[in-house]
Amino acid sequence: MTIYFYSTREQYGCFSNFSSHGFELDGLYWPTSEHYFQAQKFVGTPHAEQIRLVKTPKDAARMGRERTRPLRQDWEQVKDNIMRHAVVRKFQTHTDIRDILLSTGDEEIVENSPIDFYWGCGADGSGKNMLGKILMEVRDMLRYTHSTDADNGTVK
Ligand SMILES: Nc1nc(O)c(N)c(N[C@@H]2O[C@H](COP(=O)(O)O)[C@@H](O)[C@H]2O)n1
Repeated sequence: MTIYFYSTREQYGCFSNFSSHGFELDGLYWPTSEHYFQAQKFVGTPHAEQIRLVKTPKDAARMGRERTRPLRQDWEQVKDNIMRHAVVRKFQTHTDIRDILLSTGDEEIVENSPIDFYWGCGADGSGKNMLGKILMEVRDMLRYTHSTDADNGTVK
């Protein structure tokens, strides 16, 4: 059965980039994967650090979406990999949510955003669901790197 997520307050809310699961990446601490993703739009400028330091992922998203400053030129080419990087690190850092992701087996995971047709499935389900796809890729990867060894009960 397809697993839908969107709000951090609902089931599987930990799959959202707005969930409070911070991590270290590129030598800095990021309060959420949304902070990391939005800041990368302005990497190498003071605005990236301003985004990293805001209190909530909602503020980070708002600042990242403002078009008063130019986006990095290669954004469209690099944005999927940046998202992948953030999601991998988030689920490598937090065992509890890694277990939740692994517990979804081979089910399809969909970001059920009514407004986002790129990262989510959009209002009519026709969106690309790139965040869901990345979560499924990361799940496959973690299955290998964190699988339980049935012979001795240790975690690889
Ligand atoms: N909660 C929420 N509100 C929105 O308005 C959204 N678009 C999303 N989707 C998330 O937005 C992030 C990317 O946004 P931009 O590409 O910067 O517009 C990403 O985290 C999506 O999962 N979520």
